[in-house]
Amino acid sequence: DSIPELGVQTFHTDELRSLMSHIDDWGLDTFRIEDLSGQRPLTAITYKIFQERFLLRTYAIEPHTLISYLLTLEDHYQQVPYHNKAHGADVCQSMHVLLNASALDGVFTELEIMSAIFASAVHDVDHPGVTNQFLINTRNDLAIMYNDESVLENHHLAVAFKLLQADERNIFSNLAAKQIKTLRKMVIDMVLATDMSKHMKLLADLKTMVESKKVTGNNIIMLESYDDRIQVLQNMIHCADLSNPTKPLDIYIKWTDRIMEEFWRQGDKERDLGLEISPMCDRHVASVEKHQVGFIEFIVHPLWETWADLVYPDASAILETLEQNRDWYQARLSPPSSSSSS
Ligand SMILES: COc1ccc(-c2ccn(C[C@@H](O)CN3CCOCC3)n2)cc1OC1CCCC1
Ligand SMILES: [Zn+2]
Repeated sequence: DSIPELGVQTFHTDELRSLMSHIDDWGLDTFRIEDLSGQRPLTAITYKIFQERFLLRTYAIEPHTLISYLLTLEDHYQQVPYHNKAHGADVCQSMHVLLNASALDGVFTELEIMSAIFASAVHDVDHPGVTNQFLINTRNDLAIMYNDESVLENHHLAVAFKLLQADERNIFSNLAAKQIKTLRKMVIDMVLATDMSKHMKLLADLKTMVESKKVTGNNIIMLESYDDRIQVLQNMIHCADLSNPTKPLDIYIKWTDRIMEEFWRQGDKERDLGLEISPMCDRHVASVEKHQVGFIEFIVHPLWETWADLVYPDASAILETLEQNRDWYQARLSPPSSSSSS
């Protein structure tokens, strides 16, 4: 049976094609793609990126095999408020745009690029909508399996690679053994780097790299060692994973609504289990704006400011949007009451 033009069955071919023509743009509306693609945003977006980058040709990937893998991968994303297939699709498309920075022109090999796109598409597969700490606290099988260390991140990787074992889904069947070995190591290194417990070290190393940045004549970054190359790719997927506050405000607000509902459902579980409710997870004590301002101030802005330095001036507009969005949430903070200021 033939594959539809856009990889997925849709009643809105013209509109979906038109949206997908903006695959290279920051701020693509993943939610609209979810609606127009028959609830297949991850398959539609990842298929488009593989086509746009000629990865099917370069690595002799059978279109049916790619579609089969992507549809199954997408079905293994759980229907949780935030860490669902729309988030996977969003991080994949965001990574695709970050890879196009002119400061990175010609820096990464085709294999590194495919590894980065694949890692982004799979990075949260089968996420149960609760944090690593919750899984540890409740002695979940996953925490037992992975000995409390990067529990979710290890699980996402194991699921992603297990799905490749079926011949009809093995998109890397025509790669040389050495290429598969290299791809697997890079994908593991990238997905493990999305663990927030690694954030401070990742950012510190990125700052060191920026301070000692070496560029070619036309301002292209020079990365000699594997460690330098993977460090940039790890920061890229981390930036893509924490990119919601850098997107157009209406899209950012939708992501905030989703992450809060996911956090609050975890809080509901903790309350029912008689556990202490995790920070930001109590729906009866909500300060959404305050938490977003803090998230941007302490995590997102320091990371994106450093990334923007590395690829200057390619991410300047993104940093600008982030600062505008921070100001918007700041302005909505309930003003300190006169009594508290006294
Ligand atoms: C739009 O708002 C948010 C958007 C994203 C995030 C957020 C936090 C951590 N991450 C990344 C993890 O999901 C890392 N994952 C774990 C599971 O394994 C894979 C890798 N993302 C938090 C957000 O807001 C929070 C609620 C108020 C302030 C903070
Ligand atoms: Zn994620």
